[in-house]
Amino acid sequence: MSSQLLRHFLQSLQISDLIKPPLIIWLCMLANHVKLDKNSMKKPTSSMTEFTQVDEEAQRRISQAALLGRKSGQVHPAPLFKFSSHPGREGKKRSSKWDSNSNKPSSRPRSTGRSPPSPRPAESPSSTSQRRHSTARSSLRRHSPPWWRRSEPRPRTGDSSRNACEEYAEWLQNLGFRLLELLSLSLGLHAERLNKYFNDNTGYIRLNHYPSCPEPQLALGVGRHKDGGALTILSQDDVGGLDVKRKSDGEWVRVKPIPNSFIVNVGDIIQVWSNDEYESVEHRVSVNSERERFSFPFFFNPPFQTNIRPLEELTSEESPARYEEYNWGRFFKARRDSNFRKLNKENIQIYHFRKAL
Ligand SMILES: O=C(O)CCC(=O)C(=O)O
Ligand SMILES: [Fe+2]
Repeated sequence: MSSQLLRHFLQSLQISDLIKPPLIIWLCMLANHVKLDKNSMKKPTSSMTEFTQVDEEAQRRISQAALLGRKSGQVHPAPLFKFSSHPGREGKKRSSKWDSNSNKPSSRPRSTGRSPPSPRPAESPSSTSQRRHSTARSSLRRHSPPWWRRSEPRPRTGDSSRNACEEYAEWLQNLGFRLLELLSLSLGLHAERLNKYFNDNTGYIRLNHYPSCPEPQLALGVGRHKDGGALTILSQDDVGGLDVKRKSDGEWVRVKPIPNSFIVNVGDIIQVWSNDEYESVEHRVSVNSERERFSFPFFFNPPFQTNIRPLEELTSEESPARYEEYNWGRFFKARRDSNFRKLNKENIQIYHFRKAL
């Protein structure tokens, strides 16, 4: 990572800016309108086709809901929207594959395989609430795919920047759990229904830098795609460039940057779990000739061994499962090999798993 990019990233972590009542913008498509007043929680409003800015009331409720997890000490005891370290973090032995002081792999044996673990026969989330506290830091280290670790030494960015990034990741992870609770409630499920799939999640942050381009009409920052994971929590600067495809007419619509806000993108996994109640939205990134742009998506995803299929509670004889079960790790690897590594593999899409009903 270039030092300039890192500096920009850290500047963007002026948490005092982020923690003022955060505006959550849902980038999703509610295929079917689901009633939401249950538990006095609003669904990320409206059934409009692509992105929805929650109104003030919904925002207040979302902030309240975000604090829900404080009950019974289940999550971070400090307010979620405060940037503070996890209690008991210091001195805690981490099961990292890296020796945290030496910038070298630890002597602990580690997997050398390139593929995610083989799928288990069924969904396999662990349900112990304690594991939920697995921090983003340890989770990111333990579960970052081997092909990322293989040739790359740990970045020599100095402890303070590393700590800032790791704490930010942890903070985002907590936010991810709160958003999952809102989604569960909106689907008529128990608030914690989805959380258990994320105990050992494979979440990660990407730092995107889009240089300005003299011929922007000839280039795209990121080609059109749907996010394959569960949730994307995106922070973007004020330049703008994210476009979503409006389903009604296929037009690309710019997502206007709003200060102190996150854009939350519902990904393919939520689409499948919800049996199409939610639909992940096609989006892309345009560039411009004037200004470079930075964005920092956090991809919140379950462990690689998780098998994904529509949730039983959301299927019935009248509304049968619309997707075949698939393994998240294999999906992720296939997407990576086709999209980013250009290995001449078919670009896997969620509709490949759609059943012919
Ligand atoms: O840069 C952005 O706004 C979005 C990037 C994106 O869609 C992605 O990384 O999946
Ligand atoms: Fe994306």
